[in-house]
Amino acid sequence: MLFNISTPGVEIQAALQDKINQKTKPIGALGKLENIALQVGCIQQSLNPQVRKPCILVFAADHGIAAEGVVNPYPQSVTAQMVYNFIEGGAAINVFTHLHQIDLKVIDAGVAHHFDPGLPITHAKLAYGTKNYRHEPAMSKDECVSAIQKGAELAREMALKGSNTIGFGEMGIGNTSAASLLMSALCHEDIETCTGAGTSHTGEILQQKITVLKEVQSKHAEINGTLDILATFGGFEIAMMVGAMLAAAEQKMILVIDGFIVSTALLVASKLFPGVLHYCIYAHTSDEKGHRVLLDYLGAEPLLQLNMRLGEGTGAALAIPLIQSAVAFLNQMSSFESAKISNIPA
Ligand SMILES: Cc1cc2ncn([C@H]3O[C@H](COP(=O)(O)O)[C@@H](O)[C@H]3O)c2cc1C
Ligand SMILES: O=C(O)c1cccnc1
Repeated sequence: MLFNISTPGVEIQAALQDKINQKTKPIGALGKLENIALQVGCIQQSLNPQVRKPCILVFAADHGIAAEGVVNPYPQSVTAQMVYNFIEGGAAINVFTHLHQIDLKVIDAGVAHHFDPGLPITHAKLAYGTKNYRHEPAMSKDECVSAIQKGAELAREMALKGSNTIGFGEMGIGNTSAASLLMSALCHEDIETCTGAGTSHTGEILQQKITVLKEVQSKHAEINGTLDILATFGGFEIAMMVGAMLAAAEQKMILVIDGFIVSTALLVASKLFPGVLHYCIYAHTSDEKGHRVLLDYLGAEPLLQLNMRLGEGTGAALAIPLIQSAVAFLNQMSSFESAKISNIPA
């Protein structure tokens, strides 16, 4: 599995910064939008970068452990039910992508439900959910590699269709637990630091969730190496996102990172190929415990803090208009010279 991810050249940075500084505003006054403009200009090696055909890919899959209901308040069947909701246009991600004219693709990566092949989703099911990691690894190494390859294929398809900006989203009951286990193993943080209440609004499941996840960690205490860790604790949606992220970075696309679960997919991707991080813009800080620590670990500075904890790519959908705004100011604002406005000496 090879991904050829290059580091964007820094030679263009000075010219981009100069262009930003010549805009009719005090130096630095557009704050983080200026950082985004600079980053996107570097990624595209252009003084006039563009956001083309932005899309959100929502990867859906089930987790073996979720059938037990010990770490997740909502039943496993909600994953498939939400896929139908995505198809009908009734989920939060449908509303936000529709509002902001972002293309939305839903991928069945491994939902424990048979979907009619005629349904307008991407049918990429690897299995009817993962195995229960309380008893055995969630997936085999082969399944894990297949998921990564399939995700990569999907990102390359989006690039071929002319998109240069992908937001990542997921749906999978129980996947905050998978994400916490991945974070704990890969960041060497204890499971308490990495585990939040997920979809429980009262938080009452948290203690039981931590106890179960600790048991899971002792069962798989010998697991080592990024791919084995991903295969043991991950989900098909997470593994597919890893591949999609790596291929998107290879294609020099802008990767818009959503909440906690998407960030753990990026964590895995960055352990395999650290260069992927150059292409990432972080949408928001989720309220899920662990996300802030993970973002710090990744060196990330998210754009938004909205106390959201939903997933589906909702944070990414809200951040894409901000990225478009950053690119628009870079391309469309007048300079002090063109608008004949007095500047202070450099
Ligand atoms: C109706 C509903 C819609 C969702 N949309 C995203 N998630 C989010 O919650 C799930 C993870 O939380 P946990 O680990 O606690 O199960 C994921 O499916 C995630 O995308 C949802 C969850 C529910 C219940
Ligand atoms: O931050 C997230 O992505 C998240 C948090 C809770 C539940 N589902 C997703």
